[in-house]
Amino acid sequence: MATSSNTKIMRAVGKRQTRNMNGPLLFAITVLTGRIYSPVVIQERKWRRLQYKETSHTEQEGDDIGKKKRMAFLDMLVEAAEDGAKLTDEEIREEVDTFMFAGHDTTSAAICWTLFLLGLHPDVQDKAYEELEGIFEGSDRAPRMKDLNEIKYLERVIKESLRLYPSVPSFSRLLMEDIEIGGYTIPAGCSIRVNIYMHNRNPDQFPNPEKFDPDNFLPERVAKRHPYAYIPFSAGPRNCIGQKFALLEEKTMLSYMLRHYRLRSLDKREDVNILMEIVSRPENGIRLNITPRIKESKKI
Ligand code: HEM
Repeated sequence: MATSSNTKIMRAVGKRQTRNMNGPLLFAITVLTGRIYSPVVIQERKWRRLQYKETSHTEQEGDDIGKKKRMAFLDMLVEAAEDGAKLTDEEIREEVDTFMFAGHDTTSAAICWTLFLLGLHPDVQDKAYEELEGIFEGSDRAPRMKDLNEIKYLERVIKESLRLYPSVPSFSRLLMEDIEIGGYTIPAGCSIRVNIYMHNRNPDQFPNPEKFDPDNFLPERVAKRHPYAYIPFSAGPRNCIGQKFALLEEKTMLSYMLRHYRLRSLDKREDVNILMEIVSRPENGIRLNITPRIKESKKI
């Protein structure tokens, strides 16, 4: 029932032309149906760009479509299509979907696993909290880019969490030609699976590989390792293009959590079964005890 009405809405939206588009209506459809349809989002964006062009720039100063601000990814695609890149709405949608699928679950899984490990290691959590206190000096303000660049210890925590719990536990490559690895010839047509989960646990590269040790990512230790010893974002020409963004997202989210809450994990690592799906996830979720830090200081 819901699916057929959703399909109808999507078809209806797809037929409309940009010039006649009622942006607020489309936005309302998105809100009322509780889902963000890419065609709706694309048409709504096109409508807003048109409105922007038809309105004087002084009125619209500061609008997020304005060129003065950084352009959103969707704006770039729409603009490329307007500039003759011959991108259809369908192709724009595919690009947006790729980013949403590749960029959403991966980062949320990484945040989930990092919270779990922080909740198991109060010493690491305290150290990360102290670093944040040093940067934010007790203020409640949102992090700026400068702050995020200064967050070094939490960055090591995030990297070590991705080593032990890579969001993407493995990926595959189809061989287009024969290759030789370690004296074995692997013929073209074979599919090779790279097991990131095991790869990141190589004891030659990480002595005591099961230990959660953020100092594994101290610059001097990183310098001693093979550049491909740690590959949560894959490596080579088809590696993750969102890795820097993912790190910033994680720092933003985790720094907020740590500044405001104290975390305690209720399950041990050995009790949490990892489902090695496209994105790794805990079979039965993660149980965290979360205590507001403000309450704690008020108590004292
Ligand atoms: C912790 C977060 C993330 C992890 C662990 C991760 C991991 C990966 C891995 C392992 C690959 C290679 C997959 C393969 O070759 O089959 C990949 C590819 C990709 N990732 Fe990420 N990713 C993360 C976040 C993001 C974000 C935030 C974005 C976008 C905003 C993104 C966009 C992409 C794209 C577009 C590709 C395909 C690149 C290509 O094929 O050339 N990822 N990612």
